[in-house]
Amino acid sequence: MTRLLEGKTVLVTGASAGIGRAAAIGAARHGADVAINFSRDTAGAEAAVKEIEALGQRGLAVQGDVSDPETATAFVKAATDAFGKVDVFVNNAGICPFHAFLDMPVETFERTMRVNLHGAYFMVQAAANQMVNQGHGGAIIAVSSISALVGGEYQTHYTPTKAGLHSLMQSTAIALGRHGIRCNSVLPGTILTDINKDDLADQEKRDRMAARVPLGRLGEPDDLAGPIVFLASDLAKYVTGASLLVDGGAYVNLQ
Ligand SMILES: NC(=O)C1=CN([C@@H]2O[C@H](COP(=O)(O)OP(=O)(O)OC[C@H]3O[C@@H](n4cnc5c(N)ncnc54)[C@H](OP(=O)(O)O)[C@@H]3O)[C@@H](O)[C@H]2O)C=CC1
Ligand SMILES: C[C@H](O)[C@@H]1OC(=O)[C@H](O)[C@@H]1O
Repeated sequence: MTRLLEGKTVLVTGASAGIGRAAAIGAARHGADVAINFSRDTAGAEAAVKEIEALGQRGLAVQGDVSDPETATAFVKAATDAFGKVDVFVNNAGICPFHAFLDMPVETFERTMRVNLHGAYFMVQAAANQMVNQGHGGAIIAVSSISALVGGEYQTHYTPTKAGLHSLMQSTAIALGRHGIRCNSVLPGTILTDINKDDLADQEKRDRMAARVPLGRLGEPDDLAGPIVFLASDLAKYVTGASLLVDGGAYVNLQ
C-alpha cells in the first residue's frame, strides 16, 4: 500500500473512540506518528495508542476537555514536544445530546456549543499557529457533518455547530492559504458510534435512517479514515476550503 502520510505528525482530537480513533489509526497505517486528545475514556485512548504503536508508529495520548481553551495549547505543545512538529490537525471531538427545541436546557445548549464549536476554534487556532511558526505549511481537517447542510428536530443545538465547523474551514482556508496551510471539512452521514448508540437503539429510527442511504447501510468509523487521510495528504495539495460528504449518498436521496 502507498503510505500517504510517511514521516508526518498527525494530531486528532476526540480520538479515544469512534471516528477520531479510526482517523488516528488510519493516519498511522499511512506512516504518520499520531497524537490523540481525549477527555474521559482513558482506556480507549491507551488502546488507540497501542494500536498506533503496533503499526510501527509513535503514539501519544493527551487528556483534556476541548471546551477549555487551554486544552488546545497544551495538546499542541505536548505533541510538538514529543514529535517535534505538527503537520496535520484533525478536529473531531464532539457531542450530540439529543433534546427537543422548546425546552432545551441552557446548559445543554451551551455545553454543545463550547465543545463542538468553541473548542474547535481554539484547537484549530493553536494548531495553525504552530504550523505557521514551523514555516512548512500543513493540513487541517474538521469533522463537520451532513448536519451542516440539513436539520434535525432534536439537534437544534447541534446542527449549528456542524455548520459552524464547515464555515470555519472556509474562512481559515482564506486566512491560512498564504502559509501553505490547507483547511477542509468532512461531512459524515450517520455513522454507528457511541454518539448515537442510544438514539439508534430505536430500531424503527435506525431502519428509517439506513433506508435513506443509497449504499444500503449506515456508516462505520473506518469509512471516514480514507477521506480524512486523503485531505491530509499531498494528493489533496490543491484542495482547500472544500467539504467532502461521506454519507453513502444519504444527502442527495430525496426520492
Ligand atoms: N457518528 C455520526 O453519525 C457522526 C458524527 N459526526 C461527528 O464526528 C465527531 C466524532 O463523533 P463520533 O466518533 O461519532 O462520536 P463518539 O462519541 O464515538 O466519539 C466522540 C469522541 O470525542 C471525544 N470527546 C467528547 N467530548 C470531548 C471533550 N469535551 N473534550 C475532548 N474530547 C471529547 C470522546 O472522548 P472521551 O469519551 O474520552 O471524552 C470521543 O473520543 C463529532 O464531532 C461528531 O459531531 C459527524 C457526523 C455524523
Ligand atoms: C449524532 C447523529 O446521529 C449523527 O451526527 C451527525 O452529525 C448526524 O446528525 C448523524 O446522524
